[in-house]
Amino acid sequence: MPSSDNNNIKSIVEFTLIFVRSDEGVLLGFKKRGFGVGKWNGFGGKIEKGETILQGAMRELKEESNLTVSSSNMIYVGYVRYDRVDSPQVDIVYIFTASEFSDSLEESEEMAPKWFKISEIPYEEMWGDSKYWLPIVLRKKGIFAEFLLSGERNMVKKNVEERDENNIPVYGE
Ligand SMILES: Nc1nc2c([nH]c(=O)n2[C@H]2C[C@H](O)[C@@H](COP(=O)(O)OP(=O)(O)OP(=O)(O)O)O2)c(=O)[nH]1
Repeated sequence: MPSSDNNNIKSIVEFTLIFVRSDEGVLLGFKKRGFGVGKWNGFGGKIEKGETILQGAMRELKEESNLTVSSSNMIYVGYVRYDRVDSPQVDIVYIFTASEFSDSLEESEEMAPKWFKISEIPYEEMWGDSKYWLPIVLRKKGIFAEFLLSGERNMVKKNVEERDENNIPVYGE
């Protein structure tokens, strides 16, 4: 039967985002250009053609911070789905954490990295949705979150679910 639910024909663009942990807290980067400029966030970006989600996440971390995390130390914790009432595009952001890494931290053209104590995470200088799901990730729980945004990122609807490790959401399933 023909459907009037245009959500089903939106195009999907996939991104990665990683939150690296150490004794110093969590590593965030101050975005110096492009999407999210002037905000703190984890490290990540668009998944390129021909690479896996995991490869994309590792490549973006390297490009933006110079840190290397081996694939076996990458922990996938779930994803966040961003839909917009006024756009035909849906963004899927795959979230990772890692606490084992090598190489020295370096500022990149795109990101200025800084360690934050968990109690000092600058949520007011991050994307507004982060405060709803990042605390869950930092408690080492899985996450499924979806946000419907309009205009300049006004939140129209939100759904945030904490997931157990045996119920980590995989996009498309
Ligand atoms: N697309 C998108 N990304 C988001 C949102 N919230 C959020 O934290 N992110 C994250 C996911 C990515 O790590 C990052 C956006 O990636 P980006 O635009 O910097 O991608 P990129 O590095 O490939 O950029 P570029 O080379 O094309 O400039 O922000 C959101 O609402 N939409």
